[in-house]
This record gives sequence, structure tokens and C-alpha cells, in this order.
Amino acid sequence: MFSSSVLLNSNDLSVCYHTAARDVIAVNRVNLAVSAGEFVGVIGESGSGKSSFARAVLRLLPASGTQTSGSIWFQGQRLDELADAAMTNVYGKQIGFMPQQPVAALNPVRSIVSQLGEVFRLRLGVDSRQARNMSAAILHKVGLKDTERVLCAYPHELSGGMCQRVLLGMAVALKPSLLVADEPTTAVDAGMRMALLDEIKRQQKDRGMAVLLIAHDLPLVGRYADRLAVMYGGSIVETGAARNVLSQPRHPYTRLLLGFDKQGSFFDEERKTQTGCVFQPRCRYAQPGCRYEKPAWQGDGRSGWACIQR
Ligand SMILES: Nc1ncnc2c1ncn2[C@@H]1O[C@H](COP(=O)(O)OP(=O)(O)OP(=O)(O)O)[C@@H](O)[C@H]1O
Repeated sequence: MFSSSVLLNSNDLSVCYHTAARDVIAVNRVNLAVSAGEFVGVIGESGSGKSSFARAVLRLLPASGTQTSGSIWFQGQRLDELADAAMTNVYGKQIGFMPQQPVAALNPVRSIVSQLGEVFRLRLGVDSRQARNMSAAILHKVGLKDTERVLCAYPHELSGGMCQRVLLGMAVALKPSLLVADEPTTAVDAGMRMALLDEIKRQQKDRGMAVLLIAHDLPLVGRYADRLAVMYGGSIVETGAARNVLSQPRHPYTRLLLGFDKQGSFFDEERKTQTGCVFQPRCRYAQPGCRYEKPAWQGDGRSGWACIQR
């Protein structure tokens, strides 16, 4: 179905959380492929399942979360069946990860050089002096100027944007072919948001690295991504080349996010329909059939949408 340049492929991937109150289907049969060197933005409001999808791909789901269907392929190997030791080797070297909360992701009682240098010491077996030099070089590459000060600093002595750049440096330090970034710009202000996305884009171009960026700001991420996948209620409702999705959104939810249509009611987990279209309770174009009929995907794996009305 996909060309040999496909790096990451999720087939029919589903994730469920088991809680005392009920089971939550966070990701519902998601198919998404990322090609080598491609920048894919996964977009949706809070609760749409973006982070659960990313964490399932990385096999970092919390104990209450289970992959209930599908498979995840990366460079020809099936990630969801890989032994833990083999998966450890994938982290950093093949897939870099930028988590959501920059300050929480860094150890507060260790300096940056200790944390960043460890990546080089443990994974490449270099000594402390080499690790320090490599750390300084990578900080410089991700746009941090005063590298000596940053190396000696503790996370609380840096701004949110600087911590994010440190995390970006850690994620790309071992030259992975894919960077997964989960809402990397949530903790920073608007100006810093664009600077950070500029930096991620630069890293993608310079290194020929693919990027899977999880975010909620569709117009903003659309400026950087080659392709967009729009998620709602655990499903991808539309995907396509960023310029096409932004200029001619097909799915009613994408139209809503881009301001083509007026705001409907907000997503309510309780109203998530199991049979019909997941967006139907909120859709201004909904017809009676939408409550019962699951919309078929119109298009192929690279581009398409799921709506019977449009
Ligand atoms: N650890 C968990 N236990 C139970 N339910 C969870 C857990 N994590 C997420 N969920 C539920 O799974 C669904 C998808 O959540 P997820 O965090 O993946 O969405 P998201 O689009 O990434 O949202 P956000 O942007 O707020 O992180 C939501 O209904 C959420 O409440």
C-alpha cells in the first residue's frame, strides 16, 4: 500500500485505558504512515487521542493503557512486538522523543551537562570530556548561544523555551531518523512557539529527519508540516498535504478548527457514538444516517477524509 520510503506505519492502531469507572477508547483504529524525511502534524483538541497515539507508537503508554488492536512498524520492524531491550536501542538512536512538559521532563537536581552528557556517555560510550564537548555542540545546533552557562545550569535556572531546546537537543543528539514531539510548544509563549517550530523544521531539513508533531494549533502547525492528520474522538477524520487541508478542508471538524464553519458544541466523551460518526453530535452537516453509519474513508493512506456528507 505504501512506498518503500515509509518509515513509520501504524495499522489499525487502537488504545484503551482501563479505569475504575469505565474503559476509555482513546485511539480508535488509526492508520497513519510517515515517510522518511517527512514532517507530519497530528492535530486535534484536548482529549482527541493525539498523545495516546504518540505514546503507543513509542510504547510509553501508562500501566492503565493497552494497545487493543493493530500494529506499529518502523523501518521494517514491528515495534509493538519488539523485546524491551531491543526497544531501548530504538529510543534515541532511531526515534527521538520530545515530551510535553519541558521542566517536568528534566531532572530538577541534575545540571544540564550531567543529563545531556549522559546520553552520549551511556549510548556512545564516550568519556566525560568528550560528552561535554558533544553536549555543547548539540546545544549550539539547537540554537542555544550561551552554551557554557546552559551546560552548568539546573532546569529551574532556564526559561521554558530554553528547556525545550535542551530537550530537542537530547532528542536529536544521536541523529534519529524520526523525531516524535508531543505538544512541544505548550509551555512557551507565542513568539517562542514559532522559534521552536522553526528550529524543529531546521533540524528536519538539515538532518533529513522525519517529524511526527503532536499539537492542537492547526493553522500554526500547517505552516511547518508537509502533511496533516486531524484527529477527533480517537479517530483520524482527515489527512492530506498541509496546503490542501488548510485551503480546502473536507471534513466538518477540520473546517471548524480552521474557522471555515462556526463553532458547534464541544466534544463530550459521554456522547461519543459507538456506531455512527464520532463527530456527528457536534456536526452542523449531520444527517440522521450519520448516527448509525460509520463514515467510510474516502481517499488513500496519504490523503483522504471520513465523512458521508462531503
Ligand atoms: N492515563 C489515562 N487514564 C485514563 N484515561 C486517559 C489516560 N490518558 C488519557 N486518557 C483519556 O484518553 C483520551 C485521549 O487522551 P489524550 O491525552 O491521548 O488526548 P490528547 O488529544 O493528547 O489531549 P491533550 O492535548 O490534552 O494531551 C481522553 O478521553 C483522556 O481522558
